[in-house]
Amino acid sequence: MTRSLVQSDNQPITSLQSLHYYGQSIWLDYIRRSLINSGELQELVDSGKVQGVTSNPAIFQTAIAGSTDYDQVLNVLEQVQDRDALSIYEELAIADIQAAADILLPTYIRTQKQDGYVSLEVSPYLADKTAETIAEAHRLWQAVARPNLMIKVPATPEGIAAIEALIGNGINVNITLLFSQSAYEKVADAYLAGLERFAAQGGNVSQVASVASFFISRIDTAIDGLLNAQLSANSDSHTCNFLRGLLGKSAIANAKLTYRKYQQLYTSPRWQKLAEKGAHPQRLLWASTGSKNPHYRDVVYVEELIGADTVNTVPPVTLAAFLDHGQPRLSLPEQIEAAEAVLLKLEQVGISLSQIADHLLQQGIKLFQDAFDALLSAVARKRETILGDQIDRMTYRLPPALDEAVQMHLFEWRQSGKIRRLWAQDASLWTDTDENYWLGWLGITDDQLAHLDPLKQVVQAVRSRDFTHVVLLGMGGSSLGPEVMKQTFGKTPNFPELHILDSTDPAQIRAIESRINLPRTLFIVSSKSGSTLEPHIFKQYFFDRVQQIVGVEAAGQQFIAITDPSSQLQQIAINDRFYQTFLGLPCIGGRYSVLSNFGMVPAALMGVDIARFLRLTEEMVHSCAPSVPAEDNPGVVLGTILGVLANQGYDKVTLTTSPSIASLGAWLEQLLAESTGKIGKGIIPIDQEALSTPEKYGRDRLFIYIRLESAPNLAQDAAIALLEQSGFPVVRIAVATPEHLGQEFFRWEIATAVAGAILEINPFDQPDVEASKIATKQLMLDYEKTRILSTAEPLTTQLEIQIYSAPHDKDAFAKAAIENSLTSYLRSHLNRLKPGDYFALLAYIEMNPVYYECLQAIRHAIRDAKQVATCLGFGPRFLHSTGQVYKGGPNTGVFLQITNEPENDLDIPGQNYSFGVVKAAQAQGDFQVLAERNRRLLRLHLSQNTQADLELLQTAVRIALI
Ligand SMILES: O=C(CO)[C@@H](O)[C@H](O)[C@H](O)[C@H](O)COP(=O)(O)O
Ligand SMILES: O=C[C@H](O)COP(=O)(O)O
Repeated sequence: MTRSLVQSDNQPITSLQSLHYYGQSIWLDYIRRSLINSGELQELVDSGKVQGVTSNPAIFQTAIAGSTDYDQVLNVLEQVQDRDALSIYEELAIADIQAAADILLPTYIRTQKQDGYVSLEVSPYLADKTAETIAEAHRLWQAVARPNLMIKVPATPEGIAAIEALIGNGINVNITLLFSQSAYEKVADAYLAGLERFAAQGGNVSQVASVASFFISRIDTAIDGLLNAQLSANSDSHTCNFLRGLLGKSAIANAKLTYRKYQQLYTSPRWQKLAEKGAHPQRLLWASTGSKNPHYRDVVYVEELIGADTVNTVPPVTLAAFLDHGQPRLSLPEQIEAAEAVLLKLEQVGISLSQIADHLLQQGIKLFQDAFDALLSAVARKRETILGDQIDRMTYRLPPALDEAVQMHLFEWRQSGKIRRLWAQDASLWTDTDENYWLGWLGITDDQLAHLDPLKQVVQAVRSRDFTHVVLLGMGGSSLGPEVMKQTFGKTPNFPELHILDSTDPAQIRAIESRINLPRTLFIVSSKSGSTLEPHIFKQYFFDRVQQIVGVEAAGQQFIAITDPSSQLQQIAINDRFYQTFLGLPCIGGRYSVLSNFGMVPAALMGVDIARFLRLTEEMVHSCAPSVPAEDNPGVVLGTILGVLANQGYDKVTLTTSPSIASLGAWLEQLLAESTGKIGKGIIPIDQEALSTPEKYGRDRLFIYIRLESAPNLAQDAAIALLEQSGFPVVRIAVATPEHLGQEFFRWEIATAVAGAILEINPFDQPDVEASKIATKQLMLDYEKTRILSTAEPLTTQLEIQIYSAPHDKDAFAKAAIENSLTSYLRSHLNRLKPGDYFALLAYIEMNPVYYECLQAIRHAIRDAKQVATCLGFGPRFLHSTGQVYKGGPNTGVFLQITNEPENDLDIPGQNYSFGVVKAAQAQGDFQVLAERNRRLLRLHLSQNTQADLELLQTAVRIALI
């Protein structure tokens, strides 16, 4: 308050006493905690200056965002953790409203429910939603739980439609943002209908009250603006005088005529019937009565609007001014004809009051939405400050043009309430197909936390069985999350060690088998669909192996399934008497499933404290809540950067993660590539590419540095700083400890959904992954019939390496064929890389450290020579991940597929094909589909001496790049 209203009144009550004498009540259009805590409101009420209080989102914005009144509460960690900005705001606002209501209760009783009300407004985002407004009004009514509360509802058509229902339920309503007589009539009609409904249900209508908040000063501001524009365009003195005569007249004229309408309405026979039952008329309440034009009297909208059965809600300055020099008179009934003349004259000069009223209503909603957003932003920021390193921080630096585009999008996301639409599962945010079905992950942390007991029990039981190892058999969304947990958390003392199998490579399967103790190993078969080929055959293999040792009856006791309800795997688990089956939620797609049973069950079994992990994750869920405005919503900000930059050609997202959380990259790769890479669009995630100096990169890169604050890598810090200084777009995410990774899972899921909306794709399907599955399946069927995996003839064989091209691509190698060497083919292939392209190694070989290093050396040599982004994927695992964007995304990839002659194949029990055949069919199916999609493609088939061939290849690539 600019001055104390309690102490400085020279003319104590006289001016206000006159208002009461004329039948008008004064309410205070203001609230904040210090007004209550200081005793000032009590004084205002006790001294009879104020008989009610109104609030709105702008008032709470000023109170909470613009003062330190609430810091005592907001600075307490326990008050802000585990909550989102909206619930924190509501708790503060509700406490204020309750306290004010308690102060005003004696007034309410003394005036027999005429005065003594405090108003609380529903969310301005519900202005066009009737059912939601009704629900929110009920919720707030119950939360405040005071008889002298009024719920404020805007006078939009949808808001007006809610009035009857609310009054009919005995809830006091203040209808706000009224600008026109016609809207007022509808509001009054809805009030009467509500009372009739309430009475018909046996309600006591004398218990219900309502006011119609008619806005004043904004009308003058709008119309004076138009009059002044006409004045500056006019030189005719007669016209100018006419126009000048209308300045500052419209709002009061409009109010006077509305008041006349009120008087007519509340003498009607319809009203009489209700009045006989004790109903209170719905009084007109003059709102927006602070004078905005310094040339007008500062109390003009009080002095000119005094009449019986009205309320004027005034801001503190206006109240102080009126107390100081207000001159009350019974002004409302005066000069009604003059008021009519004013409105007629406005029409004559082409000013439509009804159009202005419509505009002001829309603008009023908008202003309250903006104020609400600013308020929620302020709360969100205060919350994050208090949370400190409990919440992962994100900062970014973008080149100015990109930054401007990102800010524009964020503004647009906030303005059009898109984050609310995302949480409301509105498919039209994307392609309006079935996206609404796939958003179950939004509420998964809550859900998991509520159902932890069965998991805890299984973990206990498993521990008592003394397993040394747990092996997860799964692909993509069912394996990459557990892989992050395994790589990040390692082995927990007294818990079994987790291993992941997501490859059909016989050597890789053998490698896993060699690391475990079969009779003391628990197997988790994890597949959402329950019909994916790989986990199915992994299970067959290991079930058979275990069965051979422990017998057919006991084998199932070493198996757990994680799958969606009614899947084929669930049936297998029943048939084979698995120890346990955990079910997934069908409304969560695989790559969004890490925080559900698919990620949490393996993590719990390896000893991660899941309850703590999920609770920490919830902090990010709250930070990304629908109420947190786009600019302060970490998931939305990241997603906007990803989407906007991809649309501007910065579609290679280079993921740099601190070494101890490096496996997060593969999870992110799947999320980004599978979600966004389709219909020729998409983000190309670049994982595990070592950082280099700026000249090695093209201007198609966005660098995202996920830094583990507890174990950072200084070389990464330096390289990122250099890239940032060189003008590359850089996003930095600071992860306090590995336990915060859940926050990143959730942030990135929101971000991916947002990026998907910006790219205008469906981020929840994976159409092109299916294509290679189908091709593989066909090859396998043919194999089962013929026992031959048909394959094309190589172009040539060089030093035991067979070279294959795709039919559509043969011409590209005409020159290479002349020289006919490994180097010449590689040169022709790599020379096709242009700025903006990317290079991908698709390696269908064992994923072991030696091969990995060789392949990494190859990709880095290509990156350095060509300044293109490079990827490395091991087959078949990448088929369930980046495979989607390679086939469905932009045709900017240059692919080198690497296969090898299996040294030691492995049979699959119960099948007439081996793992080697499956892997070969997968590589071939992948090659076929890439070829069908006209991708630039070359395949090298290495001999059994894979390591030597890889070294040879490394040399050949270096020569080819010269
Ligand atoms: O509607 C009510 C009370 O019912 C008020 O709180 C109303 O929102 C305020 O008077 C206005 O928003 C203030 O408007 P203005 O003075 O900023 O034009
Ligand atoms: O990312 C998902 C993989 O394609 C595996 O699917 P799944 O969990 O249904 O077996």
